[in-house]
Amino acid sequence: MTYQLIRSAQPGSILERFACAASHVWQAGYEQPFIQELRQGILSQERFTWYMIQDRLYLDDYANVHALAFASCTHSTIQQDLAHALGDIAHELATVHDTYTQVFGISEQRITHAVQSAAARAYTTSMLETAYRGNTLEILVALLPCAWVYADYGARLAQELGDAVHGHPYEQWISTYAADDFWDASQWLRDDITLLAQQATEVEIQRLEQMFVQGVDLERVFWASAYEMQAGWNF
Ligand SMILES: Cc1ncc(CO)c(N)n1
Repeated sequence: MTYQLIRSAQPGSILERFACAASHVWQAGYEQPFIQELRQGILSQERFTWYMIQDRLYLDDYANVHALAFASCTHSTIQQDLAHALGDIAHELATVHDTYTQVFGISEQRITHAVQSAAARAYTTSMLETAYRGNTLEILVALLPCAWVYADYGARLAQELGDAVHGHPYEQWISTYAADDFWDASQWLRDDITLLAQQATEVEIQRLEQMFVQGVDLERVFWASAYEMQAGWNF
């Protein structure tokens, strides 16, 4: 089945090609228990808290990938975009995370002592590997699933919930990612990828496509491990 994106790419664009290739994992990610229970408002607070802590750790790595992309880049407008994006990540941390640390009472100490789960580490290690070894286009494509999957799932959840989003236990989370602001904040990423991809060969594009599909699936795995509350380590 083909997943119909709410936050879609321009027909015929390189981005549409990536999304098409990822269609099955995109759908599987949306259908998984974490997202479906979140939609229904029945996801346990314990699971959500576990996720939030992992996400805090994740966003630190995510910010570092932007910094490394900046360092890889000789294009001054792309550098400006990356510097700006770092500011947006700080904003995301402040709005979503501070609310939930207050609402769900997650202590700063618990976050400081948290260990990144094996699944989360698999995701960030893969992004960081690209960030250390790849060129700017590859690093930007490594970042693309993060921005796009959240914007699309958020918009889909908001669309399916309609008015029921008001007063929903996870309203703030859903509204943050459903917002046009969140989608617009990553427009630079889609534009810069489109620009740089004009110089890429077909073989390079195919590798990027594969990397994108893997990234979308790693987003799914990240939520799945949070649902199971599986650290995946024995220490
Ligand atoms: C794991 C993950 N991916 C993407 C986002 C969106 O920024 C996030 N907060 N967490």
